[in-house]
Parts: sequence; C-alpha cells; structure tokens
Amino acid sequence: MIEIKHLSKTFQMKDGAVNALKDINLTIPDGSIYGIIGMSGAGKSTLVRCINLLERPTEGSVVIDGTAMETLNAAQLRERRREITMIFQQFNLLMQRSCLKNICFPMELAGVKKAEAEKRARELLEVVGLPDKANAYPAQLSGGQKQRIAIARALATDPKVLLCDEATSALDPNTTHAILTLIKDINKKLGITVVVITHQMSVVEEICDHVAILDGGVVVEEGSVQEIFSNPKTPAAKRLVAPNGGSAARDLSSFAPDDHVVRVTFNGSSTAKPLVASLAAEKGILVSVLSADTRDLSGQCYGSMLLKLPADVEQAKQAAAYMRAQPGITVEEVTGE
Ligand SMILES: Nc1ncnc2c1ncn2[C@@H]1O[C@H](COP(=O)(O)OP(=O)(O)OP(=O)(O)O)[C@@H](O)[C@H]1O
Repeated sequence: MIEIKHLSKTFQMKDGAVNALKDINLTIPDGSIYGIIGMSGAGKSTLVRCINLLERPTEGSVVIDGTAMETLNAAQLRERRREITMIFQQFNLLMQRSCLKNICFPMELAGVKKAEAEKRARELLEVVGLPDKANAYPAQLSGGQKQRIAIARALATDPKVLLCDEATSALDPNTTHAILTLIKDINKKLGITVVVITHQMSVVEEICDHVAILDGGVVVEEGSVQEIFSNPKTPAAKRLVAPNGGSAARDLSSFAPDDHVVRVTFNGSSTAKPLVASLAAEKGILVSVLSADTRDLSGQCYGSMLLKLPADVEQAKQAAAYMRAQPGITVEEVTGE
C-alpha cells in the first residue's frame, strides 16, 4: 500500500517559490490501478516523482508498505526503487542498446548474472508480445513497440508498483488501447499496483478503479472512478468528466425550429447506444442523434444526447414515453428553446 501523507513540494526559484504540491493525502491500495489526473501544471509529474523519491518532498511523507521513503539512505533507496519502477511518455530507452540489452539493464545494475538476466528478458519479451524483437534496436520500433519494451524493462526487477507517467500520451488511440490493455493484464496477472498519471479522462475511464483529481497542486476529489464520474463535485472534476458541462449542446444548424427535439440525460444506469437501437427494435421508431456528450463507464452511461423524434406526433409521444420508462434516464423537451 502506498500512503501519501501531508505531502507538499515547493520549488525555490529566483523569482519566488512555486508550491507545486500542497498537503496531498492519498492511499493507493495494493493491486489497484490508481489514476492521478489533472490539467497541465497541476503537479502530476512532481507527485509521481515524489512517490519514488526522485524528488524529495518539502514536507510530509510517502509510506510504501510501512516504510517512509524519506527515511531511507541512498543504498536502501536504490534497492527500494527496484520495487517501484516507472514508464514515461518518451519511453526513455537506451538507443545504442538492443531491446534485449535494454531489458537486461536494470538486472545488470542489480547484479543479476548475464545468462539469467537474458533468460528473464526473453520471458518478458513474451509477456509484452514482442518475442521477435530481442536483437532489434529502439530506432527500429514503433512508439507502441518502444513502450512495450519499456514495460518489459520496468518489469525486469519484479516490481510491486508500476508508475506510468503519461505513458500513452505520445501514442495514437489504437496503440493507446493496446498498451492500456497490456498494463491491465500485467496488473491482473502479476498483481502489480499501477499508478497512472494522465491528463486524459479516457485513460482513467479505460483502466483505473480509483482516481484522484489534482488541480493547482491540491487533490480536489478522490474516490472510485464510478463515484467521481457519476457525481463530479468540483469545477476541476466537472471540467475533466464532462468538458461540455455534461449537456449535449444544441447545434442550431443541425435541426429546423419545428423539429421535435428532446434532451435525454443518462445518470449511470443505462447505456446510450442500446437505447436508440432498442427503441427501433422494440417499437419500430427511428430517432436521429443530433449531438451527444456521453461517457460509458463499465457499461453505464453519463451525460446527455439531443434526439430528433419522428414528425408523427403519436410516434414521438410513444418514443418519449418509452425512453422515460427506462431507469436512470430523464427526457426533456427542447423544441422551441
Ligand atoms: N524542477 C522544477 N523547478 C521549478 N518548478 C517546477 C519544477 N518541476 C515542476 N515545477 C512546477 O511545478 C508545477 C507542477 O509541475 P508538474 O510538472 O508536476 O505538473 P504536471 O501536472 O505534470 O504538468 P504537465 O502535464 O504539463 O507535465 C508547475 O508550476 C511547474 O512549473
């Protein structure tokens, strides 16, 4: 378990002090995938660097499995860092070394014999799905493949914690999905606690079970992803969860003034797509989606959609009644707004 207690970090600059983190208190349970999310400059990287003591907190403590990290001497800290490894946005691979040698590197530092290190490195290449890249160099790999090698290297010392600092921010959506799936698998199969630092809600949505929202160096909300998504309280959380205010905007160009339009709001107990599909399948009524600002989270939907109902008054009534009868959905008329 990682306990962050009253942690503050101040950078003293020529022109004054920067309070990057202020009185952070978090508990990251063993085996969880814990997201720390915030806008640029919120303090995410500083926090993750404080967790493995690459940065020394100005005040407060990081306690990992009962040990306060700041009490360790340099040798103990080096030892401990093998248990808390990290991957980065820019992969940080050694370009002049082959993939196999990159993965062997932390084992070399830990004094593991060469043959043993290479055997383990080959196993890890299998784990990350790149058994054929042992002799390739990082320059010959795609971004996603580089991150896989970085993950293999991070796993080489059998860590308990994997810190991911914007690990998918340089990758396209498909590659991001593949890397997040790999991280999730590793968390499940190896029981490694994962801390995910990101500015993207979609990343939190996809893999995290817990999330802390950082804003201006302060944790403004913390809880299960489900809780935070269903009921964001602070402006920072609302900005991240529903950038458009959680309400599909009416796009005046997309419908005529006499169209019959409703705003359907989802409050977590149903999913957006099946609603429109089931209305068609069960009632034979077709509606058009004019705009949508919804998020699916573990099969539940939050946010709203604007739907154009059929011109036929009876069908429109039936459609509205059908949707109102679904749990977790409210339907309001917006025609004539
Ligand atoms: N070494 C440093 N010296 C001085 N100020 C720093 C240092 N590192 C970070 N800061 C400041 O601390 C604040 C938080 O920075 P940090 O990099 O932790 O934010 P972040 O949330 O990771 O942002 P980004 O997503 O843009 O990387 C910023 O105001 C930044 O300028």
